Amino acid sequence: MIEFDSVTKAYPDGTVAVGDLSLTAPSGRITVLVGPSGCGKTTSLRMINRMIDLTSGRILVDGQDTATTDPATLRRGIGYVIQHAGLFPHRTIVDNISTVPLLLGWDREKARARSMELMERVGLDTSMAKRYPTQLSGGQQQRVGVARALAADPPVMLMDEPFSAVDPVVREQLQDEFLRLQGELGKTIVFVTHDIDEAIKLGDQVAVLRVGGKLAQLAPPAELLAQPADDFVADFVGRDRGYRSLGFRRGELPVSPEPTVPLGASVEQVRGVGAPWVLVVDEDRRPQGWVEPSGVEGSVRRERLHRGGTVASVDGSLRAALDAALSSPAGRGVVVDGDGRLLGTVLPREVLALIEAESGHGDGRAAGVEPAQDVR
Ligand SMILES: Nc1ncnc2c1ncn2[C@@H]1O[C@H](COP(=O)(O)OP(=O)(O)OP(=O)(O)O)[C@@H](O)[C@H]1O
Repeated sequence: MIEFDSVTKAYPDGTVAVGDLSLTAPSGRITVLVGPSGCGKTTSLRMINRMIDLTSGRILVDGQDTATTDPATLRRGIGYVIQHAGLFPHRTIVDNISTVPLLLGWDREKARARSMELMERVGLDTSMAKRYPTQLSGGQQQRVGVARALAADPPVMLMDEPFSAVDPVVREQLQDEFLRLQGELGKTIVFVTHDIDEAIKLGDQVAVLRVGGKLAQLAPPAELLAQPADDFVADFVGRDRGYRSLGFRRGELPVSPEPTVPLGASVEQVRGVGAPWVLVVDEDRRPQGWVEPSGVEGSVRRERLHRGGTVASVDGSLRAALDAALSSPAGRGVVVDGDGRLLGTVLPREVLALIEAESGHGDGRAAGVEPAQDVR
């Protein structure tokens, strides 16, 4: 657990980068610091491992005041990942990852074996071990940065915009793999980003800072979206927050049976269903796409399928269910089980009714009841 207790950092020129910040980053969880440029995110992070000294207040790591811990000892228990990875350019990948274990006195063989294991863990082919950082893509370099920070298995990880320097597709992959890895490792992580979507995706809790290093709100992502503390947070979180908050909500979807045809079905079979759009499944009942009977010549072929609709998992979010329903050419969203097999379909209005019911917001309008008058 990392605790900020009334932490202030004023630089000699008078800039107050962090002002009276108090917050707790729980053990085994990801705490994201997010906020506009210059709001003191990096300064806050670097005070944890004493790369920057505090002006006043205290930071405790597992109950111990960092001011009383030798900086080298402190940093041994804290992995640090930065933007552009910050790899040593003249060292090979395996040597980069082995840096801290070797400093800790591990023998070369053990450090090397650990590095190879970590390369695999972060999704890097071990055949790259002997390459130099410039011979890797930006995304691969970031993975090496994460592997290097994990090498000595520190309980705490500080991550400063680690995925910002790569394109959006690679960033998403890195985020997904990071979450998978954290699911296995359960580190105490403080993660800095200026990207609210990244904060909401990765954080168990999100701290929104305003300029001057003031805490505007500390909350789990769903709460941040549903109940922003003030206009600053609401603006920062963004406009479609109501819709995005559905990403954190689950519900029992009212799935209805959906007639299907197999791939290779004849035109007669497809027409026999008697619907304008017919769902096509493979031999394991995995949805393959929709087909219009008028578009089938001879038999249903894969290349003629409409694949535009998304597929929702029955235990997935209401956002995914609504998206499946809205994106389906048939107007019915495809719902599958955990193995990707068809369970049935849902209509947009059924998902919306579920959302209303879950929120306790149904006011009877849909049933023709007049909404209550505003009585003053
Ligand atoms: N050495 C320094 N001397 C004076 N002011 C500094 C120094 N380092 C940082 N600052 C100021 O402290 C404030 C916070 O900086 P910090 O780098 O922590 O912000 P940040 O939220 O990480 O910003 P960004 O998202 O742009 O990286 C800024 O106003 C910055 O200009």
